[in-house]
Amino acid sequence: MTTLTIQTPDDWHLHLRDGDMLVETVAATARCFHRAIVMPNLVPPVINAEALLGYQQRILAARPEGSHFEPLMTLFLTNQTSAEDITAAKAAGAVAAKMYPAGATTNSAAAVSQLEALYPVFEVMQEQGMLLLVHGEVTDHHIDIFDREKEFIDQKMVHIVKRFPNLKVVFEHITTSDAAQFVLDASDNVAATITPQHLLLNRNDLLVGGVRPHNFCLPVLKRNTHQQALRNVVKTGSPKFFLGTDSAPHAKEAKENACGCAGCYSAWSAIELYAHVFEELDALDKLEGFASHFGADFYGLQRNSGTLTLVREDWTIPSEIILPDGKPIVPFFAGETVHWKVQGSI
Ligand SMILES: NC(=O)N[C@@H](CC(=O)O)C(=O)O
Ligand SMILES: [Zn+2]
Ligand SMILES: [Zn+2]
Repeated sequence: MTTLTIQTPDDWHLHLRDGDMLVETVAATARCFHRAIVMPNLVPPVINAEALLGYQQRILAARPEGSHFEPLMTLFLTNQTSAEDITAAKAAGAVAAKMYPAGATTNSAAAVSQLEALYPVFEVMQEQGMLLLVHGEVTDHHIDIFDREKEFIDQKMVHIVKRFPNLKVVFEHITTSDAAQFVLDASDNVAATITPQHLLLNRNDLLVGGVRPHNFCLPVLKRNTHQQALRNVVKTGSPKFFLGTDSAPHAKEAKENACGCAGCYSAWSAIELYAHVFEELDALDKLEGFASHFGADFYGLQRNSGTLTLVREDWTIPSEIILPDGKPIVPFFAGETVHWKVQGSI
């Protein structure tokens, strides 16, 4: 096979950041995705309708000439989020609210410390048909970082989905066989996104032969059996699992640092990396469902009308990208050869 045409895909988990950075990140994603679920973990986070509308405007203003890219906005849940905040965010066009356990990841200090206290908010979300997006890791100090997702399932996720059977829940960026199994066993209202890095890599790629900060993201890469489980589940073509890059840029100096930031900037090669994985799995026929159908279906949105064509052509991901402020950023999989390339634009 030398070309592959799929219905235009969407990215169901994306960090665009803010300010000058938007010129870089919006263009990188708009190159191959029509829509993206935009994560709200800015500084300060997007905690109300007003902030959400302002952020949406800045994203739209950063679109390249002629781009029809559509940002799908989300609200950042805090201990103070009220039913009124949900109603107002929904009216402002928010499709989902994002739950980060406080301290779990980048810019999550202001997030939720007592998850159960948010149950009245989940109730309203369930009534209003707003999705709950979850960064599923506990943050207790005594829990090993490699066990944090599994602990979150046992301590929190099972109770949320039981208590709110009609709430649509996306278990974001799953990294373990436990999470994959949990989602498979759950109702049709529970789905998951999977990143390119968790399909391509395992923790050896982070730690063997030296620490590789550009492979560091949260939830952290797990052992190869978990990577294998994620690969197996996308290969089945189950509609419960769909594309969410979690592309999350940090400046090179913030990654290559004594206390390096978590996040892989994969937007530069996002759909190509997934094609690479699906080809390795001998499952290229499953890419379109994963990238272009299942997410839209789960969110209750129309599938896109256009198409995207990939050609089988080797190219090397650049070692650095220079941001508008002159700072370099290292894209995920820098220097690696990928076998598929987007042809033209969407
Ligand atoms: N995935 C990451 O490692 N980082 C994300 C936050 C997140 O998705 O948890 C970021 O915003 O940098
Ligand atoms: Zn996260
Ligand atoms: Zn993320």
